[in-house]
Amino acid sequence: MSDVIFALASAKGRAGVAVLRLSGRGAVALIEEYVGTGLTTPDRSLRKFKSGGELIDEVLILTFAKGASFTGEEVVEIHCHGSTAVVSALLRILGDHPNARMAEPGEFTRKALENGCLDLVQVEGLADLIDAETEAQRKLASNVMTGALSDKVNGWRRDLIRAVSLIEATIDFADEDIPTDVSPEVLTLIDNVTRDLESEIKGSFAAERIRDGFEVAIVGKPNVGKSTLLNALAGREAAITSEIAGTTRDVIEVRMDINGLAVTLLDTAGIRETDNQIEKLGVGLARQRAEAADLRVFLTENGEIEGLKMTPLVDDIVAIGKSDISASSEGLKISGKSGQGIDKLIEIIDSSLSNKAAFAQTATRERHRIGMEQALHSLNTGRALVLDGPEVSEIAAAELHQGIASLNGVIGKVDVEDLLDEIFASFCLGK
Ligand SMILES: Nc1nc2c(ncn2[C@@H]2O[C@H](COP(=O)(O)OP(=O)(O)OP(=O)(O)O)[C@@H](O)[C@H]2O)c(=O)[nH]1
Repeated sequence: MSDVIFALASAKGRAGVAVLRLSGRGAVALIEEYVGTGLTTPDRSLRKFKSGGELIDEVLILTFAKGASFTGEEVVEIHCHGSTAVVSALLRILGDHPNARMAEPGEFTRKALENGCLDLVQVEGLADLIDAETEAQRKLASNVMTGALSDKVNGWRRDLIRAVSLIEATIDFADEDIPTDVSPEVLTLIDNVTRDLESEIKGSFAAERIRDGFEVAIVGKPNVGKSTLLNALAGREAAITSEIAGTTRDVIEVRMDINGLAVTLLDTAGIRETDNQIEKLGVGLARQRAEAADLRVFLTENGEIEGLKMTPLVDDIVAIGKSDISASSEGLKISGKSGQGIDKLIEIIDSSLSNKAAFAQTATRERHRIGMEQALHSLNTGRALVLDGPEVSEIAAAELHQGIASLNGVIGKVDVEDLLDEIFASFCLGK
């Protein structure tokens, strides 16, 4: 098995500069075979990269010492000219070296995790940061990557370990008749962690939406102008529009960035009673997707929503469509055709989603939430046992241990091999 892994770390394709990365014991010595000796760690020097006496490119070499790199191993970065030919030549030459092999997707990050440079939550944050398309996604991901959630989880663990050790001290020294009652301090510790966990769990739903995008569904009767509105909001012809009622059958999805929030707009089939089997399926799907969405825009002829068999929820928006030809004077008037009211609609969607997003804290994934919910459950049980008195101290301590174990799972302090394969499978090469 080769000691040194390598990969193109920057994107494929023509660019000013491309970056290749090598990691592993002997990476510096290996690269010296091509650029000449005398590299130190850390180092930054401009070198000629040669193979078999032939000049390939003039490159910038950066070296990082073991323990002071992203992976925790000896690392070399080659900044070369970003042409397909240069990159291919370098990859081919490195691939021919007996001690080097191409990295698997995410393998550099996997090494960082294995060497303790990042914990599991930070790895997820990093993956999200690489995938981030909007400002809100970037903020959330960079927080998680730099350890905001890990720090919280570690703080809770510390408090619970303290609570357990207090309880266990009373068990171990029960015969010595310790006079102090530890339960007030234990309860305070449990209550503080419980409060934090509850607010973090509440915020995780919003954070998940920021990460995956909020869904906003446009619903209404056939022909009210839903597809035309979607196209106006998206700024392109994403959905087919026509004067024939029942044109849209499937759910059309368009990704948008609304003021830093990732949003998936859904155009759905017009809702009506119909004997057409295909349209019927479309109507069923429309209701289902609209009900599951984070927000609904009810597009109507005159502000009335009867016949849709759906009731708007608190933040949902009811608008009057085709305002350019509508006689209605009340309400939010919108025309996908003339553009009237579109900015106002975006503003309302933005404010409503921003309110939802404001709950977000740092936990971003269902996995985090499940771990925190399990921990919370153990704390609730443990708290009740502490109140039951010293006779059940051992069970109380065991419950708190269980709570700590659940938190350990969140930051990957336990056996998480299955999880790792799943997480790293989604990484791009060179990261
Ligand atoms: N005057 C005017 N006509 C519009 C407006 N929006 C849509 N229309 C017209 O109304 C007809 C239906 O528009 P669509 O956007 O396809 O309506 P829809 O609600 O998606 O229809 P279904 O797919 O049947 O549910 C088309 O002929 C559009 O050109 C508008 O704001 N003003």
